[in-house]
Amino acid sequence: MNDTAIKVYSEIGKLKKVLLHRPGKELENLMPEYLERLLFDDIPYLEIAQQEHDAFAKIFESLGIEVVYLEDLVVDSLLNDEIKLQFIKEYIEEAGIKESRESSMLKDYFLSFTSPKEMVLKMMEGIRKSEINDYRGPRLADFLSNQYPFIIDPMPNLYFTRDPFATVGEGVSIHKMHTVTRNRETLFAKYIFNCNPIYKGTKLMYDRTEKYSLEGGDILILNEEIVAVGISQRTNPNSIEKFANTLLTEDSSFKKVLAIDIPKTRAFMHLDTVFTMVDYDKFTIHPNIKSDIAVYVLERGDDGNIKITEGKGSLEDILKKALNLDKVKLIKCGGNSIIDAAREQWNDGSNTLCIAPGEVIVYTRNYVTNQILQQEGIKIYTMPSSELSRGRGGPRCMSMPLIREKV
Ligand SMILES: NC(=O)NCCC[C@H](N)C(=O)O
Repeated sequence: MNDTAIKVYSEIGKLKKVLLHRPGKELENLMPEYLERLLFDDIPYLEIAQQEHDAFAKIFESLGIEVVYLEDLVVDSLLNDEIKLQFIKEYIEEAGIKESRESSMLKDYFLSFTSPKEMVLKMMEGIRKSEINDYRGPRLADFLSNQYPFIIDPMPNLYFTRDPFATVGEGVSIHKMHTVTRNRETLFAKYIFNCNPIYKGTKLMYDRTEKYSLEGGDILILNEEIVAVGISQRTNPNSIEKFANTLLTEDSSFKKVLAIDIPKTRAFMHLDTVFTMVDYDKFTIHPNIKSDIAVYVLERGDDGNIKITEGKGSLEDILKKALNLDKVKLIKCGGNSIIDAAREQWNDGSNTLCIAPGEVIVYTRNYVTNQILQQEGIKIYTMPSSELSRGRGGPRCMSMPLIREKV
């Protein structure tokens, strides 16, 4: 591993390098019938979604922040034929292909790509039955009815690079995802962190082979000693204990994990859907998150085991204590109007990406929340979001910091 491969000790330190995925043809493989299973509420118009995403990347580039793309890191991990073959094999297995005739046909198909990048993008896109000449599935049902149009499902959530793995300090947590559809995404992380010359050897905090789910949108690095993790629809309390056990070691700067118990519904999907840090002492928050929300503190006890206590006081009190501050400000998404709050929250008004203390990237459409952020002294960089927002994630969900300056 390169010395400066990963360094993320806060949510707010000046961002130096970030990982994105520009949405690709996987979005054109969304169909109304399967939206729920694929975790979408609508079908974005790809051309516009890509323009919006390019505008996002341009903000980083204009500020001197290096942008790297998921597919390129995967390609750079496929160092030889042996690794490439193993990767294809695992991808096919994890796509649910069991029959050997079908797997070998798919293996040949992937190997027929002369460009490894085109092959990886095709894996992300999914495979329609219509694109393989004379495809007839090996299952009797496929001969009788050809209704299901895919051999391999698309991976439309990949542009939310925040979730399948998360950088924490100088390590990485590769996730067991809550849903089958997103679990397939973590195979890319496995190869990046096992084989990519820059990222291999990165300390692993959690692995995709674990039993309980943990997703990156639930992990927020409050400072170099404290990480907050949402107990959410997507993240199980057992996984938080396991993660804390690997994170809180003697040679790590991290001393505490705050487990924040949020409602287990899609509207509150991850902690970062409802709560992000925008400055040393300021946070955005979904107005329906109650101040008396339960927070549990996990730390290593004298006997070496993880000790859990219930946090005392309101969320503000707990954050003040954790961050050693006299005051913290929780900025409500949509302000005091329940209508503006509901509308802007639906389009990820609370999901800001902090690129330096007091500077955030936000969606243009959440203008009520954005104005409040500005009144609170936060500098905003806005990006268009008509299509990207249909995937139910905002600027934080769409980015994985690789390097931040220490604050
Ligand atoms: N951290 C996040 O909240 N990520 C957004 C993920 C949206 C995606 N459609 C999902 O349901 O997983």
